[in-house]
Amino acid sequence: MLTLTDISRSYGRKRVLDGVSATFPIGLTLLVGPSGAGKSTLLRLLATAEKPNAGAIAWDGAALPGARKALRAVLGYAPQAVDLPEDLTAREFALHMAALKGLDARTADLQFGAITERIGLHADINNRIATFSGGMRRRLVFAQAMLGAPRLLALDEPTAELDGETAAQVSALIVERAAEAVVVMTTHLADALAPQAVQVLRVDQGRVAPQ
Ligand SMILES: Nc1ncnc2c1ncn2[C@@H]1O[C@H](COP(=O)(O)OP(=O)(O)OP(=O)(O)O)[C@@H](O)[C@H]1O
Repeated sequence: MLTLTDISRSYGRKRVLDGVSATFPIGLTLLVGPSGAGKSTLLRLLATAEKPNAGAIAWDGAALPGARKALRAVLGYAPQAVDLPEDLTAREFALHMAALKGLDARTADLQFGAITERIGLHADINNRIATFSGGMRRRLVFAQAMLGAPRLLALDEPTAELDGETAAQVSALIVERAAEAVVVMTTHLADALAPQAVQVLRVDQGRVAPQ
């Protein structure tokens, strides 16, 4: 379980999150709210890609920053905007990310194959990322986040830019992982997944509250 207590985050004078407290249990949490409300910011804090200006984050009862290493060891993170290495193939990129997570290459290769098979990307895994469309990039970033069966999965708009069928395939994998992991996902299309979520939290005007 992940907990946030009285978290604030500002950029310059702009206070994006203002005293946010929330608990993320095992299961799917959807983060909704208007554009620019701070959903991605919240996700970056959960994924330890940024630090809050104030407040506490705890993973399985242990406070960050002490628990940061333990959290990162079980984290899968799919940010919204990523600079992908254009000259690598999707598979090379995935194996590189898996190595950073400490996953052995054989396991990673098998997992990447299985995941990409499920989301219509498998035929392209040996192609260079430079040739990928927006939707293919989105699925690649999602697939690398799923490697190693993360116990904490932070997903920023994983189904954006995907057609309905592909979005449903990605959603099915997310729901499966949420059976045993803390999954936090931002989305502008909460309706489709809300029935499968343990909670839908609305981020608005610096605050987070149940929808
Ligand atoms: N690194 C940064 N430097 C300055 N301002 C930032 C930075 N990151 C985010 N912001 C600002 O913080 C606010 C929240 O941004 P954030 O991306 O978290 O919103 P969001 O809810 O995810 O929006 P969207 O739904 O459009 O993706 C915005 O006003 C944004 O301009």
